[in-house]
Amino acid sequence: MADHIPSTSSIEALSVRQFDYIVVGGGIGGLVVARRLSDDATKTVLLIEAGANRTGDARIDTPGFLGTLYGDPNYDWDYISEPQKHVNGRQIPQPRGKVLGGSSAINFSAILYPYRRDFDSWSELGNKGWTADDLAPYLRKFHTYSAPSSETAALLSLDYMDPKSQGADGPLPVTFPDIYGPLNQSWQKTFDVLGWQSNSDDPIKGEKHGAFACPLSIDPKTRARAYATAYYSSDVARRPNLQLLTETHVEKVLLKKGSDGSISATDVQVLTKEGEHHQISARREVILSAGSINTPQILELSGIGQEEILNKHGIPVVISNPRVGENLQDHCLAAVSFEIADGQASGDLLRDPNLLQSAIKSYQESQSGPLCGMPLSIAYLPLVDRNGIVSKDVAEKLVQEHLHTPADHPGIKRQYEVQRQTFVDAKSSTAEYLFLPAQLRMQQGKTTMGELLAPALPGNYISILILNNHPFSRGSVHIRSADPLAKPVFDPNYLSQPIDLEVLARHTQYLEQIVQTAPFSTLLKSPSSRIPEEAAAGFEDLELAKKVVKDRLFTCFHPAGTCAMLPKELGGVVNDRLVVHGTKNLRVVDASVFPLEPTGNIQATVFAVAEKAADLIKEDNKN
Ligand SMILES: Cc1cc2nc3c(=O)[nH]c(=O)nc-3n(C[C@H](O)[C@H](O)[C@H](O)COP(=O)(O)OP(=O)(O)OC[C@H]3O[C@@H](n4cnc5c(N)ncnc54)[C@H](O)[C@@H]3O)c2cc1C
Repeated sequence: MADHIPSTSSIEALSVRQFDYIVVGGGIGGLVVARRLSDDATKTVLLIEAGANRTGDARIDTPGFLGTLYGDPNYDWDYISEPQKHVNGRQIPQPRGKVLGGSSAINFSAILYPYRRDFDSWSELGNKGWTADDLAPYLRKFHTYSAPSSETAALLSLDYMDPKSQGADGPLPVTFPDIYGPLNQSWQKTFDVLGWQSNSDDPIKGEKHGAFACPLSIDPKTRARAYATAYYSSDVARRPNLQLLTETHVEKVLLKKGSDGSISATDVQVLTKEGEHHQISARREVILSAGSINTPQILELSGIGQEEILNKHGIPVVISNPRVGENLQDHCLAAVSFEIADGQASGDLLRDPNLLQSAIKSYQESQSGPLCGMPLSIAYLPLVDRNGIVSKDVAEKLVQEHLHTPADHPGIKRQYEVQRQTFVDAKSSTAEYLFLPAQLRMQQGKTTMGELLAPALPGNYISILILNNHPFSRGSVHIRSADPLAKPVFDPNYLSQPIDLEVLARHTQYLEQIVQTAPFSTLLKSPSSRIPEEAAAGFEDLELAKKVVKDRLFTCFHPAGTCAMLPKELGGVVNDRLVVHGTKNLRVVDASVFPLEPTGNIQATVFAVAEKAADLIKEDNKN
């Protein structure tokens, strides 16, 4: 561990036991908020993280080592879904970072931006101050963009990246490392041939269509992973008004009823790594940033949630709210792998120990080579099928036939009204296509991350993942027991709305056009062996596409929405200032507050939401 980052894992080392703000969870939400609140030297801040401070750990810092982190309890909470009823009973893992930096310490580093429309939808649901224009400055505030080398810019045709539109002085470094090759180059060209000439907009403007490349959160100089700990630079860590307590599990928030009936958060109860319970007091606010799975767990353990669940586990109900832990949305994906032509490179090559050793040497000695990051390519497309774009009428008919709106839930009904408008709009995107340079293997039953990523077949493959950008299915996460260390019941309920399967299957059909079109097709083996094998027949048959979607359904690791920001009557858990309904000073700042899943990979949105949240908290605590 680098010694310039002060933190403590011993509660005895804290100089005091009372702080203005206590922030729970040192992931994206928590680190952003802790840093910004401690800008004010007159306010004291305590950040508590269950995992360790592993700043400087080569396994985290080396982008290409990410596969070694999953399932290791020193880095990963290692969650797995309940058997998925609509996905052949399969269980799909959901890794979450258990370390300072949270899931940003174990993620794929892709920086994508949602559509403007996605934020406007949040606002349409009754959240004042959350339009695209409101969020635009925060999408720039969190990062500093460094332009790539001229070779990489030319290879990826990055003319659309406009440095003036990008963040110029935020903590997180973002760039395009020199890791891309002919497959990335041909991706863009192939989508152009298919008629998806993308506009010249920078993706950060929120209106990008067709194919593009996304920058990565990688330090442009050291080529090390850049993640939320960038907010905890050594000068910030030395602030006398900010303390970081690691390897300390927050069990619950202690809530007090005032004489006027209002509920305030007064303390948090923690469990130290030595197994001791302690309480630490908050003078102003407690901010939960434990992520979409652990934040609702902490709320329930504190007595805020569905009465039946709390009663079942013997937890006294302080605030009854049936929507805590509900409204879970995730970007589930369909994935097909294709064997590449001889002479082309993919990550599968690194199964050869000699090549791996030489990649490690290049990374360590000259910060170059395949371990510098994952060369991803992206496309945002509206609804398509095997023939190309689907008309608005057909899209409307599909949603009418395959979306079941619960009659007794005004909040979900309102969400679906907003989502349906996005769904049929050809200027929105129902799916993100993500090119990933490696084979992926999904199992029947349980699939672990190790099984997913280990190249099982001898050839070299790439995969194309299709993320359902705006899922209609809703799942849940709830406590399994009153034991704070017990993993919650995580049930994303994938494909429970049949429309989600219809969407993914149609996009899977369209894959055939992509892989049969030059120049991309020329870089694949012909005929190209595919995973799964039955995909070799192509996807003319919609039923086969549906089968492949179910057999290979996976997650892109973006659970959100479990403490949704919505008016109470629409099923909200927090209001539009991110304060938990029914409390005076308990807030949530992490991906769980998203009322609707936005387009694309979500870390940029989490950073932006947390930056805005910090301003809201400061504004509400001016005195
Ligand atoms: C494998 C993987 C790949 C991904 N790839 C990408 C990508 O390429 N691009 C992208 O945009 N997004 C990606 N994501 C998603 C992105 O990283 C997350 O959406 C984001 O980190 C969520 O931020 P958060 O603040 O909500 O939660 P987190 O970052 O998960 O932070 C929560 C923190 O709270 C801590 N915590 C939890 N419970 C407690 C407790 N009881 N007491 C104390 N501390 C607690 C956790 O240890 C953690 O540090 C990926 C995620 C994963 C897991």
